[in-house]
Amino acid sequence: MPLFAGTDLTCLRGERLVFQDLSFSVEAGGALVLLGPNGSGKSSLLRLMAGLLRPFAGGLSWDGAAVADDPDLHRGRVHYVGHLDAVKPVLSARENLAFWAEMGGAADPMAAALAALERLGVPHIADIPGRYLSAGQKRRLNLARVLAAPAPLWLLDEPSVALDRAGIGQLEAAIAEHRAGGGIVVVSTHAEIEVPEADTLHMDDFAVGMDGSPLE
Ligand SMILES: Nc1ncnc2c1ncn2[C@@H]1O[C@H](COP(=O)(O)OP(=O)(O)OP(=O)(O)O)[C@@H](O)[C@H]1O
Repeated sequence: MPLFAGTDLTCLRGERLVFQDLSFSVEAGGALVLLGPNGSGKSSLLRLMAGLLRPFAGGLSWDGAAVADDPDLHRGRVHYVGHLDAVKPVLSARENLAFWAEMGGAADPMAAALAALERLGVPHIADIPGRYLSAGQKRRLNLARVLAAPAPLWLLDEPSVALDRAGIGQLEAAIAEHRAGGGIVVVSTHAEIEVPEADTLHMDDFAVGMDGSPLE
């Protein structure tokens, strides 16, 4: 049985039917890569998987149990890193991360924060206030959240944006390690990140136009 699955998902945003009849399944240690042009619904699907949006139709399951039966339990197993994650400008990078680590149940949030920054190659930004961080440093800080507290399901929305080659390599290594421990990763990308032996979902296959007809 797959650990994480979606069945016949339909996503409606505002008046727009974004995708329909979308199904996926991922085993423990597996990965799913979402591919598709701008506006094809990658972010919408990730938000749906995170429990931040409800499917208009269809449902998600974790270990055979419907996610909708206990949304709080599901949110506790998810690390979602979106496009617009906030970094608090007056807190240092380490304090920003410790806040998230504490929310995620880390035993020693400040130590977990520093360890996560080290894993993503930026221990030197630990004491720098958020407002002075570069775009790539902010991105690494947001991604470090997934390492600062354990959660089995990582949902990463275009994580390589603003990352340099070294940052992408560190992220790839973190994803591989997470999967080796039985974790699952779903990642939207324009193919900048290498995720070995991942299943691929082409959002175009499920997209529908404004009038309900399939997109050309
Ligand atoms: N809050 C919203 N209300 C209404 N429509 C929305 C909302 N957010 C997104 N949409 C629409 O849903 C569709 C899918 O958007 P989404 O952000 O999921 O695509 P994406 O594949 O992640 O795009 P990109 O590659 O540009 O990030 C788009 O047509 C978008 O305009």
